[in-house]
Amino acid sequence: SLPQQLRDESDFDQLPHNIPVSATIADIEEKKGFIYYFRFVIEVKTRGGSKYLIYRRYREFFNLHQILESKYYPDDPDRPGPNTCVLPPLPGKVFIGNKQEIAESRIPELNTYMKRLLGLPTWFLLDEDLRMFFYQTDQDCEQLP
Ligand SMILES: CCCC(=O)OC[C@@H](COP(=O)(O)O[C@@H]1[C@H](O)[C@H](OP(=O)(O)O)[C@@H](O)[C@H](O)[C@H]1O)OC(=O)CCC
Repeated sequence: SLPQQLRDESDFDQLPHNIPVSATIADIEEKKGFIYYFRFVIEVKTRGGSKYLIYRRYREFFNLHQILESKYYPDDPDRPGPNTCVLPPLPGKVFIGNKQEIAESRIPELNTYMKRLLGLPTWFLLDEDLRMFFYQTDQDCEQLP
């Protein structure tokens, strides 16, 4: 993978304390409903040192990725501008197969995705959509791990 961007210490030090700096999948959970699905239990660490759990399903990763691509993918990949960046690839959709096996196979792929996303330059970590994805919602707080 790309060498971890050397963070300019001063930039990094300026980041708000609630900025996510790392996120790893701690577990997967099956949610029963009319359509059952799996979701990922993600432990987020913030710049300020706090840790919390959030619960996200694949389609939420997909939606985030689409938003980020629309904002930052250069129109001309050969001419990246100051406000474009190369995003890590998101593991693709899978149309058929065992949902549990698909979820389990996604754990390392989504961990790599999040690690590379949060390793992008500090200006990127301030993106509102990225921050919203990793913030703890009321629903996240209500979950019993
Ligand atoms: C043979 C059966 C085909 C079939 O059921 O596909 C259904 C849809 C795919 O549905 P989509 O919603 O577009 O995409 C699905 C969701 O993103 C789902 O997220 P989550 O885990 O959070 O639920 C992923 O786990 C699936 O891997 C993915 O395929 O396919 C399409 O709508 C595109 C068709 C080209």
